[in-house]
Amino acid sequence: MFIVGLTGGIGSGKSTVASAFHSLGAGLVDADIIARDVVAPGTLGLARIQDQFGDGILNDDGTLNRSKLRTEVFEDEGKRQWLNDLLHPLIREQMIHQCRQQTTPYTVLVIPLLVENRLQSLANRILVVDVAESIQLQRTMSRDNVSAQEAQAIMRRQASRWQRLHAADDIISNENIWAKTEKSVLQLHQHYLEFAKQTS
Ligand SMILES: CC(C)(COP(=O)(O)OP(=O)(O)OC[C@H]1O[C@@H](n2cnc3c(N)ncnc32)[C@H](O)[C@@H]1O)[C@@H](O)C(=O)NCCC(=O)NCCS
Ligand SMILES: Nc1ncnc2c1ncn2[C@@H]1O[C@H](COP(=O)(O)OP(=O)(O)OP(=O)(O)O)[C@@H](O)[C@H]1O
Repeated sequence: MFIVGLTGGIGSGKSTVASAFHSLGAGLVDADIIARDVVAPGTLGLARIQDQFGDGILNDDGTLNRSKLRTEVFEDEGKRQWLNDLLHPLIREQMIHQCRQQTTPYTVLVIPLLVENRLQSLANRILVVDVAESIQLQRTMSRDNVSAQEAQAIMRRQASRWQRLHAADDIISNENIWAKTEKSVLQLHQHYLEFAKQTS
């Protein structure tokens, strides 16, 4: 099992880069997707959130109102810590489980908070998707239709660009046009296939 731990700040392009590796044949496990599964209707995760934040945290159809919870937790560090303490062990367990199920030569494991939560040991190599913080901000605002203040509140709770780069074995710059990033993905894919072969 050869695992590439892919990380980057909010809006840096992790999902876009990860799906490019996936199209080339890499396995894909994504902590953000798991984070949704563990709070789906009927889960213990959602029941705990409802107890803590009240019925108003749910949409009319019983699903989690994610934008409401986002506002709550990024305005109050105690609430964010509470949510992290609830969800991170569940997410970690599922990440490991899903990685073990992969049958591809190697797996890209997307973990937004890899550096913050010191999860380096889950991966054989750490790949950082890197963009300037101003670009992170711009892309997050236009993708999520949120204000600069809201995007910055999330960025403040994450590792700095330099902390992430310090943890990296490999770096993909995603500041320029996508075609340039795609080229780097292709090159790294070849390296990872080689590494995986040597490891097995
Ligand atoms: C607060 C929630 C409901 C907001 O949902 P929303 O759909 O708006 O965002 P989404 O889950 O797609 O996350 C988007 C990005 O926000 C950032 N982010 C999310 N949670 C956190 C957190 N606890 N601390 C810092 N950054 C975070 C990450 O960069 C992530 O990629 C959701 O992010 C959540 O449940 N967070 C707690 C679980 C978690 O830590 N997930 C991220 C890594 S596993
Ligand atoms: N090279 C690029 N040029 C322009 N836009 C890009 C580029 N790469 C990604 N984007 C856009 O930037 C936004 C953020 O990308 P993406 O959703 O992949 O980031 P992410 O790191 O997964 O975000 P999050 O941390 O919120 O999960 C998206 O709207 C995406 O289409």
